[in-house]
Amino acid sequence: MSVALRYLDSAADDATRLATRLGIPAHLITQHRFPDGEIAVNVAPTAATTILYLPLDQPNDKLVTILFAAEALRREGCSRLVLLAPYLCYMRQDVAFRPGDAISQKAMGRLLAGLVDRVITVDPHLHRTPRLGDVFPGIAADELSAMPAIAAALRGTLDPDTVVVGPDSESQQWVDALAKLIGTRSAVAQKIRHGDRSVEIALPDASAIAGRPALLVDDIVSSGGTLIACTRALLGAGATSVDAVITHALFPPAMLRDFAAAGIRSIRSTHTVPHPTNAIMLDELFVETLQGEIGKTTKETRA
Ligand SMILES: O=P(O)(O)OC[C@H]1O[C@H](OP(=O)(O)OP(=O)(O)O)[C@H](O)[C@@H]1O
Repeated sequence: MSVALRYLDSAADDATRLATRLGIPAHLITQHRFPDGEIAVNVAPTAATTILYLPLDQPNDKLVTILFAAEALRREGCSRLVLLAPYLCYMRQDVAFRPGDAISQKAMGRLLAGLVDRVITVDPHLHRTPRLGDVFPGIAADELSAMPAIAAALRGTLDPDTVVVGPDSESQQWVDALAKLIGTRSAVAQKIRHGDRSVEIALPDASAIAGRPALLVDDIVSSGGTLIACTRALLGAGATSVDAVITHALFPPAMLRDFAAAGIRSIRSTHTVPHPTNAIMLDELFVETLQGEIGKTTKETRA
């Protein structure tokens, strides 16, 4: 069997745990940074099928690493390259808001589709793009949902009066999925974004929140502006407590103090981005999704 998983130091624990579950070897992608800032990448030993496990937070260097790793792997005989990017970067700009804006979602899609055979990610922020496959022309693209794992982690811990709340229309999909899985009420707020760190939140029906615990659900927390504005709106509407569950924790851990000061009781995230709030594991989901890759390669090797 020639299947291996490759990873970067920043996600070593998650990557090696997954490889162990899959029963395949895990190797670090070694890198060297030259004095001028350029990067050299080494991927020895190579395998016929390579799974690149790369959470694409802080993405700029990592994209260069994928570019170079793909070059080396292909040249050395890798016939199948699967990118498992639990968090997929540059998805949030899906249209040109002003003339001349780069549509990062499109550019990223074309770049990665030219390098790998399959992209797997979790809760991508596609907004107006209907499917992940539309971002990646000509290759397989798997859009996994963290909501079943989040629901499993929450089951039995919630007050039955809890209202699952999302901050904006984009979050409707996650709110609906989670509320259905855990059997609670739900509500979706309206968000107006004024800038990178400045948002305004309006709750459509404050009476649905008053006197109940609120569970905020969102895909991404980055500047924290959305989470804080939404918490203030919920507490202002009479929520008895606010807890948050998120898929991708992109915020600096020091910001947890600001969240606590705003009245957020707890924040739990999945491990799509390594972070101190990681509490919801997606290993099972990744194993199920990747099992076919290993089965297929084993069959091809035997044939
Ligand atoms: O922590 P923050 O910096 O506030 O960022 C997080 C928010 O940003 C994203 O939505 P975005 O505002 O990009 O919405 P859109 O793509 O739906 O316009 C995401 O869904 C969160 O709600």
